[in-house]
Amino acid sequence: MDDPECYDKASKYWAEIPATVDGMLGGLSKVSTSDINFSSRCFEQLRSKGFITQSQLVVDVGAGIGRISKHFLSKHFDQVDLLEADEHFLAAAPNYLGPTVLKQIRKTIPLRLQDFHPEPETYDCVWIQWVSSHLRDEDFVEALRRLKASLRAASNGLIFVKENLTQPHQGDEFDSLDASVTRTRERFLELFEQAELTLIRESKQDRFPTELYEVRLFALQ
Ligand SMILES: C[S@@+](CC[C@H](N)C(=O)[O-])C[C@H]1O[C@@H](n2cnc3c(N)ncnc32)[C@H](O)[C@@H]1O
Repeated sequence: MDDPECYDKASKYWAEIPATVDGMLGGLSKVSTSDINFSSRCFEQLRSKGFITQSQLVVDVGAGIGRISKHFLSKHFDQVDLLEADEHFLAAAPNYLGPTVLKQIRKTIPLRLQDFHPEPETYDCVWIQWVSSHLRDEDFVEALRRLKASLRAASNGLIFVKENLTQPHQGDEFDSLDASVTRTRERFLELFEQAELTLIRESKQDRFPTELYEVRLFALQ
């Protein structure tokens, strides 16, 4: 993962993946509903505690075809930006999202997260799911710093990171197939600290098949 060529390898991997929900989830489209329901519950609980008080704009980072935007983010925000590195997923998004949700897409951003420099004070919420494994530690930390600055203070906005985790005794695990790294919870906490983010809440995904990695949702500010 320290090798910069990993980014090219990941691009080549995703370019061959079908633009479908199964493609987004490594063949596990059956977990999509549990994933969305769990995220929605956590999101609503945080809102009821005074976070994300405004609903103008969210960015879906590593959005793929827009699965999360379609089923969850578009229900809570007036407008959605889709940031996605792979153009064939962005090309498939309008058809997948359908005409109603499509009207809520403010713009698509065909960039890799490590190259994304959002305007400060732009977003009420940032959603980063199943994509941070593709960034090297230092690039992820820098991206988080910029995303922190992109939150609108008036909204008391949050950054959410939802990711697979390895257990402490396993350490970080590199997958040469898609050039990704699955990190431990402890590594994530270190990276959040380096990005000067405060952990507001973390929640462990339930109702997933037991053979999968543990998945956690971190809410940060
Ligand atoms: C496992 S899929 C998840 C898609 C979406 N977040 C979801 O949960 O349905 C990972 C997505 O991240 C994108 N991706 C990979 N590396 C990326 C990077 N460096 N920056 C932005 N997107 C990236 C892939 O093209 C793919 O669409």
